[in-house]
Amino acid sequence: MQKINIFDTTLRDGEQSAGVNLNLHEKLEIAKQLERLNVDVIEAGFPASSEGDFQSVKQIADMIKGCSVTGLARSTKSDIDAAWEALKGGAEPRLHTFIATSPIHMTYKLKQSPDQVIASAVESVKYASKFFPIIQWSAEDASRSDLAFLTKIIKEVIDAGARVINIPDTVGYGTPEEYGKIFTYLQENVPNIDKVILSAHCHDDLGMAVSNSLAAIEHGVLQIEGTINGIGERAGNASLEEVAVALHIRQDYYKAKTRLRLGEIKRTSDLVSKLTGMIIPPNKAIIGKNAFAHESGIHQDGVLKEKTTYEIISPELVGVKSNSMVLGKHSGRHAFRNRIIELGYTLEDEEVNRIFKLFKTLADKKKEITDDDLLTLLVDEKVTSLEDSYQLTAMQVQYGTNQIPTATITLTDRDGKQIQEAATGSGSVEALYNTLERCIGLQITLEDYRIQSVGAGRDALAEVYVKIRHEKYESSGRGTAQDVLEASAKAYVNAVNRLLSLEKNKRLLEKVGV
Ligand SMILES: CC(=O)SCCNC(=O)CCNC(=O)[C@H](O)C(C)(C)COP(=O)(O)OP(=O)(O)OC[C@H]1O[C@@H](n2cnc3c(N)ncnc32)[C@H](O)[C@@H]1OP(=O)(O)O
Ligand SMILES: CC(C)C(=O)C(=O)O
Repeated sequence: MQKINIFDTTLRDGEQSAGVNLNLHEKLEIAKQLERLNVDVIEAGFPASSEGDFQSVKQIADMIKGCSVTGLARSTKSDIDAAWEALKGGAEPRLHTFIATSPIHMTYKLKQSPDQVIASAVESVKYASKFFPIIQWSAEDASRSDLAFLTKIIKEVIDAGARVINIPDTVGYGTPEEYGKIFTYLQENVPNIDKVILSAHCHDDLGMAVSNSLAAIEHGVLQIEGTINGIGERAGNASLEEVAVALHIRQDYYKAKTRLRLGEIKRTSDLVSKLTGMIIPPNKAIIGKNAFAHESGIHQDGVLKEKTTYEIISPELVGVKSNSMVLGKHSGRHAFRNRIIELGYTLEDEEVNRIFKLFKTLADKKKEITDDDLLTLLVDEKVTSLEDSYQLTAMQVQYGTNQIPTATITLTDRDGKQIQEAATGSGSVEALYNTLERCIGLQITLEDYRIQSVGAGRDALAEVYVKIRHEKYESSGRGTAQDVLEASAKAYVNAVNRLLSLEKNKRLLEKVGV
């Protein structure tokens, strides 16, 4: 059975999804879970792109020991220097450097001749070899590049020291047959290709990212790049859970497997969805709510007689479990801690006590605490930043059919000062947001507002995602509560805190005086 390496770029290409903006705590949580999932490489970010990205790549590289951590760099010394500074403390520092090779990109974007692009690629790989034990080189927009040119540049970068060659389908243009053939061509024409591992990186613009990745494996590729839940730039990247489970279920056909602990897939997918705010469509393969639901009579009859009639993947394989022990207001610390461990979290005693209190408060209001509820409590508590500028202390909303909705809110700032305001709106949420805007003293536009329930039932938690803008600054936030208005207010405050926590937005902090 051929071993396929999994290169996870959820924290780099995944974070390039429009509207996604993860903070340091969230990135660390996702990186830990990717380590549990057993990916081979975590691409933690693009260190030269911002101080925030640099810090998160550095902390992830310093923390993760179970797999290799990498960061992206353009073909420039300054990008490579930043990547080395961020990655050098890691267990297996690895650089991912790239330059575009297609005529369109070289002419219009880079404004460089093909010879200049070769010279730049070779120089960057040689320069990086002074620091990094492993260098991955990517030919951006490879699937729209001239094959003779690709052959030439790849030979040169291998001679310069690259050990992994990645052939991205950057704009999701290739078809499985075409994309696969590129790898066969390179294996037949690049004289030193046997020195490197070939890698595939596919985008989903035409909905073929996973098929293209699997075709690449059929043509000798030993590394697949992608993201959890398929998030990423534009229509996203190849969904890693789909690739890994396809290889597992169709071992007879692909004769290849990954090291992934498939039972960690559901947990990883939930965490990424929660922290990025990218909701998983119910019909999404492998991890969608309906992926294991049989709706019609003939199917149900078949499944009752013999599961395999309509079920090719068992829910347990990917970590979808039905739990027999119900947690509620009569549960104690033992059952609570036990379920936390089952959910894959390790907490210090002090953290268990803190979250147990929140759990009891919720259990007083809600009959049964589901795994989704617990996960929400855990994630909220673990990623809450101590540096938050504002806390929501109290809120009240008055609404009636013949009355103008009015909200009164008390916020507490970092210095413990309380700010109280009231305002009206055409609806309750607008009244809340107008009041919060007054409290904070910044003109804020609400660009997106989404609400969903966590779990089922009338007493399910409400989860709200918002995207806000102040002048050129953008941010998103998440809030959960049993009441939709409280969840809405929390999401807004969370988005404001994130806006103010970015180093580049320091001027804003001065403006609001916190
Ligand atoms: C296919 C991909 O996903 S590639 C990764 C894409 N990810 C990102 O871009 C996210 C992070 N990016 C950023 O934060 C910013 O774009 C930065 C910090 C990297 C650069 O910002 P700026 O200096 O303002 O440049 P800007 O983004 O406007 O333009 C990119 C520049 O890099 C150049 N460039 C692009 N790719 C490469 C490369 N591989 N090697 C060298 N230069 C490159 C472009 O030609 C352009 O140069 P120019 O300014 O001389 O025209
Ligand atoms: C940097 C490369 C690998 C990339 O993200 C792409 O081409 O899509």
